[in-house]
Amino acid sequence: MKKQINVVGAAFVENGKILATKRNDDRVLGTLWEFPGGKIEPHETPEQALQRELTEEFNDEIIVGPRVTETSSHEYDFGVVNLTVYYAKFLTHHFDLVAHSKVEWLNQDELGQLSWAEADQKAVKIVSKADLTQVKFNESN
Ligand SMILES: Nc1nc2c([nH]c(=O)n2[C@H]2C[C@H](O)[C@@H](COP(=O)(O)OP(=O)(O)OP(=O)(O)O)O2)c(=O)[nH]1
Repeated sequence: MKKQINVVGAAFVENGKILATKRNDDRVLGTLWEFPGGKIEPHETPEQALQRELTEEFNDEIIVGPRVTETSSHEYDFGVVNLTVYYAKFLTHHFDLVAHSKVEWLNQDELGQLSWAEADQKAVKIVSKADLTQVKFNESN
């Protein structure tokens, strides 16, 4: 069986826009757009993994909200990526880019114009059509 890679990504919401991030060219799937995040370590919940990754990648504190959709899997030559995307919100705005070459805040109808990683397509579609005013975050977390 191919290697299973469990990954979590964040669809950040701010002022009605969504954050899209472009992976550094030298990384796996380099040049494609993604939801920032990364691999879930065995001891972590998806929420903990997202918080850790966003500290590592942007040096930012975040709140994790509801899940966008079911986990979606895509088979690459290096393994099967099982991606789960959560809505999220920034508590800080450092954006120290470590793993990404670009970040863009986009309107929902602009998301589909980017070249997203294959595993992201389903979540991108759902986020594009979602009523973002109904996405709730538990501020006390
Ligand atoms: N972070 C993130 N990764 C994604 C998305 N879609 C997708 O297919 N992936 C893939 C790319 C990677 O193979 C894996 C995530 O691992 P990662 O972000 O830690 O990337 P990496 O393999 O370059 O990291 P590393 O080995 O250097 O720690 O999932 C997405 O939306 N966000």
